[in-house]
Amino acid sequence: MHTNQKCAKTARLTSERTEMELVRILFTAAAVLTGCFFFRLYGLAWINSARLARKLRKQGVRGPPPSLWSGNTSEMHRIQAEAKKRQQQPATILAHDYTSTLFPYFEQWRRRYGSLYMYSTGSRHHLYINDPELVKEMNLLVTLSLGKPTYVTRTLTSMLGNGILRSNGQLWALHRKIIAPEFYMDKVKGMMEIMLQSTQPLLQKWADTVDAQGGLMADIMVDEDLRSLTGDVIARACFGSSYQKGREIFSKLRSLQKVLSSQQGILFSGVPSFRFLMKKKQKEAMRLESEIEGLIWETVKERREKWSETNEKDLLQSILEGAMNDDSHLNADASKKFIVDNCKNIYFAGHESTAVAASWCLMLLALHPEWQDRVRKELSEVCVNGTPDSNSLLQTKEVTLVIQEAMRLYPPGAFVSREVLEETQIGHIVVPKGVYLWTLIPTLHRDVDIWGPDANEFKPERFANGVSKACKVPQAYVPFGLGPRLCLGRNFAMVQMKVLLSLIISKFRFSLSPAYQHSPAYRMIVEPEHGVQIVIHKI
Ligand code: HEM
Repeated sequence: MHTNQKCAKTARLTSERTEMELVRILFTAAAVLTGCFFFRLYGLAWINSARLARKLRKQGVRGPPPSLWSGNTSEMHRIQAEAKKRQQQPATILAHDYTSTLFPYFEQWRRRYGSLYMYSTGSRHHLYINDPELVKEMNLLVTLSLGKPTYVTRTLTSMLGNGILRSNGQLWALHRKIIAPEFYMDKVKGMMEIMLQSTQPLLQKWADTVDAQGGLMADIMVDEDLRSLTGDVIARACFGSSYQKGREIFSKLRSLQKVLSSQQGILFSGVPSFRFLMKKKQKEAMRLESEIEGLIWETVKERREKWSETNEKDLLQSILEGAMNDDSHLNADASKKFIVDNCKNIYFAGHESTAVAASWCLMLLALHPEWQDRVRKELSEVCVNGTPDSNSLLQTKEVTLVIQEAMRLYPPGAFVSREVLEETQIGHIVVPKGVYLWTLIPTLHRDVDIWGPDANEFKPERFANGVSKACKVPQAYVPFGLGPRLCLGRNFAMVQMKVLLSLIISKFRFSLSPAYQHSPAYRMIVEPEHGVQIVIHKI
């Protein structure tokens, strides 16, 4: 009996030990697997980032020392927080340089390491290129090896699909080949009537506001009016006779943009109880996406049915023909996606940036009434009865100088960003595959070595003899980006701003409102945080 009990106890102990051993083995295996998983996820990326750093260091590129896992991320957060604390007061307008408040770590590192340096965000390795000669080399490179950074554009998938703004390689080249001819200068000249017509309601609205405020002057916020104008112009240029449907599509795209940016706000707030809100926003975004797609597709079908009757050749028609063309090699689904995505891309690329650039132009013109006078004088000389039309506007020069100078000091697009898809030689540097390149446009545009000691001043006359005479390295003037991915709509944007500003200046005198707060803010583009408020007088 005693022996039996002993045996049973031993057996129980052995079985417990075996179970414990098994649990220990399972636990160790799980820990090893988790370790492997995280190593695959972060470790390999980290090793890769360190390898890229080594390759660049060998070529003499320096940069802030990174920490083991997060690279320079915590330093970036610290510098950003310190800059925010310092920026309690609204900026004074005369000091146009906002780069050290909006992009403080880039500025601090530039002062320490010069205009070419590297930094890391943990698993990603970046190269800051603001050296004018290297920017010039990048500008001249014709290659598919530099694309849009996929980790940045991934967050914009629902807004942009796989259209021209997001795609890389051969697919991008196809988009560009089809869309680019629609924005050649002779085509854009043909769109001037649309631009002139679309500006009339804005002029009327501002004149009515002056009347409503006593007939002498009115204090107005320009930004929303400019946004709705540029949206209207793009809708007409894109959709021609289907313009009403175009407006509906664009108004839904604007709602989608708002939903997506509010989604990001919730995400960054980090409050878990807001998850239900996220879900609601996601549903709303999906609903809008499918409505937009449906509307664009309906328009395309109507077009196809009337294909032979109309000789209409607007942007939509060209995208449509391009996608259906035999040598585009797109199947039915792919061509549908091609059309829908590019309509969205043109809208997003085209209307916000032009509106913001026009806001900055008005702010600077309000500060410099002498330039309003110069533009007005030229208009009165060139235009019949002083009323600008498409022929006379093409001969005017003064307003172009103002736009060029405003785009130098306040370029809406702050960065040129690239992912190095294949090892690429840029000047004396061989940049390995996997590095992300960043060029900070406003810093280049204020570089005293390029522009001279008055780089921070508003002096449109510097462009009187062209960009090449305005600065030492003309390829470093890049308000519309550079190289093969240079903005497709630059002619369109320049002509539209020229039309808009000329018409406004011919009808109104204006100055900055006392309520205007100067605070450039970076929200994908650099825009006036509190809008541009001006006091207008009818002429
Ligand atoms: C003042 C107004 C505008 C500014 C400041 C601006 C600026 C830019 C910049 C900086 C880029 C990136 C270039 C690069 O990465 O090198 C870009 C790309 C682009 N922009 Fe604009 N843009 C403006 C207006 C427009 C308009 C009106 C349209 C069309 C109607 C347009 C269509 C595009 C497209 C399609 C791209 C992508 C080109 C590609 O990746 O191949 N933009 N723009």
